Amino acid sequence: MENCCVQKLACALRTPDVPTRYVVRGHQDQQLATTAVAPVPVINLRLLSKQDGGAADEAAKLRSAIDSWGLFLISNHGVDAAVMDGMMAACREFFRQPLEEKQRQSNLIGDDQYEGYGNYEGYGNDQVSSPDQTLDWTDRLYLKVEPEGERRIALWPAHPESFRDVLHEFTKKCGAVKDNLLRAMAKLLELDDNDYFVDQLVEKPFTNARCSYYPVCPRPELVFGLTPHSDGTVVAVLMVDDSVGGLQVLRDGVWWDVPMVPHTLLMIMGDQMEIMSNGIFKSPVHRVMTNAKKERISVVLDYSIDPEKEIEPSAQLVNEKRPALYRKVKVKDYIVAHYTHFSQGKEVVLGKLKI
Ligand SMILES: O=C(O)CCC(=O)C(=O)O
Ligand SMILES: [Fe+2]
Repeated sequence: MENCCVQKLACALRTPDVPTRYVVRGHQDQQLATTAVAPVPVINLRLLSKQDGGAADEAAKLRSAIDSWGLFLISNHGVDAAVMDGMMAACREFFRQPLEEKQRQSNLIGDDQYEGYGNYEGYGNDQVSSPDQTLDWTDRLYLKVEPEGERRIALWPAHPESFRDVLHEFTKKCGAVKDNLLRAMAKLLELDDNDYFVDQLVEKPFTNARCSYYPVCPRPELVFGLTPHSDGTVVAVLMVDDSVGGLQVLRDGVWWDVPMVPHTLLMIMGDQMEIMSNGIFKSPVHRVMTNAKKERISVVLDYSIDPEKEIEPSAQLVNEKRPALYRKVKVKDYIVAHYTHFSQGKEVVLGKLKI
């Protein structure tokens, strides 16, 4: 079957049925076993970045959030509310357009940039790798934002007019938030160099923006907005819809709702962080539920190390008591393996790197 946009499919449905390709197998166990709102801490970035003693409590909160949840909310982050609202509004306006307009940015046009990874940039759905792959109830606009010189501006929407500028601004501001938190994390791990993680992303970062649209779904109990997964990145910074929930995180076999607090950002640890921190900072499994009444939008910035580089646990976090937990791996190979697992409905590939 041709890969079709979910938004159009959702509009065309007149009966409360969804095509079987979207129906999750074993859904009784997976979908219904939930939840309460996870008491995820909000980290005040201004306090955390203070040079005096005020930062210690915030750093302890950060440590506990990462240990317990692998994710946390961020307040006082320096991304203006106007930039956040503008980014959300631009996404909403982009997805509101007729399909023909959005397909000007289709991810089915253009060359394969990454062998085995496909031509992921542009508007559309994930590459479908097998006929029995369960599909997610979402359409996406996926754009590489860094290195800046590698932006494919033709794929950046010209409508609404504000889109390109606001995405540029949002990327710049979130980049500073990401750097501050990566420094705080290096400090928590007592690495000699507070810039250890920041530096890995300086030379040739691989940063992608993902604007996701989750249409109203007539059968939320049968269909995922996004299949359970851990992120293959170092970290991700998210701005989620503040009026429609759906993001959940798995902890000790229980699914918890990730709280929504307007104008905060959310940071999620990724597998590359788990590898570099030698398993101390774990990447959580998370998923997005569908909603029978409301559409939902999220904007995610994914921070990955240059796909051509290799990563391994930081030498300072490997010792006799705690030997290296993961083998060295080329980032590109990891990303491809991660996506292959994801499309087969398997949550985590990281275990394969375990020594
Ligand atoms: O839409 C969301 O809230 C989460 C998206 C997500 O987990 C992802 O894009 O990896
Ligand atoms: Fe994710």
